[in-house]
Amino acid sequence: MFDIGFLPVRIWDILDILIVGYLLFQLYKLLRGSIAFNIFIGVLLLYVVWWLVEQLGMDLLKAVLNQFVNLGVIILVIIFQPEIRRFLLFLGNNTLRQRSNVLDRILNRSNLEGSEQRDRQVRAIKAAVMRMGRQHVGALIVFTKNVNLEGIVSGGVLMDAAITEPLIESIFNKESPLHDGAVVMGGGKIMMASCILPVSENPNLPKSAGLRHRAGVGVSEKASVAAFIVSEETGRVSFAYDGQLERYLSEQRLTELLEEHYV
Ligand SMILES: Nc1ncnc2c1ncn2[C@@H]1O[C@H](COP(=O)(O)OP(=O)(O)OP(=O)(O)O)[C@@H](O)[C@H]1O
Repeated sequence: MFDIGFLPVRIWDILDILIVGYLLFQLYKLLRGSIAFNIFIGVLLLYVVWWLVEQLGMDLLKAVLNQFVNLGVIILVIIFQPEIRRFLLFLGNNTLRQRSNVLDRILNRSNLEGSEQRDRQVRAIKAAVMRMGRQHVGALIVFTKNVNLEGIVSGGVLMDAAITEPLIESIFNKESPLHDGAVVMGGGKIMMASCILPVSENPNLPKSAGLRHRAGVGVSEKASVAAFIVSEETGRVSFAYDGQLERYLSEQRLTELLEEHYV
């Protein structure tokens, strides 16, 4: 296509760089905030040291490091088994999501009836969240439709129920056997309750963010999902997306975020 100095650049080279860049970014997103990220940096450092030792001809150290490097791929697969699994799931899910978007467009599913239903569901979730906040009932709600959360969410009780305000409040009521853990909803249904989410290990989260908030952030680090958290202690509502925690939402901000992220 064109030359940079003596280097001919083809369109495939640019595509190559873009794909590798995109995959590395997704890998970073998967590892970010978790202990696996530190391990990854450790592995990179080890590799740099090994390369330096080889260049400098330090034979004894090289022999020791060689033991690690020779087993490198196997060690990496064992250490990063959950991340590799999630990465492959991410690739598969994205393909499925594209197919479902195309289908949605062909079937024109975003018709008037659908949008009225959506408005009703968003209103129900908002009312439930606000009321739970006022009553200091702790809650954790995750929105997802296309993302297969297998491997990220564990436990959980299958619900497949309509989204209504009384049902959401009943689930999180302290007397309910389902109140512990997160509710996963999407596609107009409450899909699961009592789910255990991955807890974020991000050291930059505020000290006052306990396990419920860290679980909301954790799931948003691992998958493209939004999570709403009602604090039992303060009654305040927070929002987690893309590994970031937005705390103390006003009613207006809650409405905006629900509208934007409800799936
Ligand atoms: N990994 C997890 N996945 C889903 N829910 C969790 C997880 N860990 C804790 N929880 C929920 O959070 C509750 C404990 O919350 P904790 O008090 O530690 O968090 P917090 O962020 O300080 O929230 P709060 O402000 O409501 O106290 C548990 O009873 C459980 O329902």
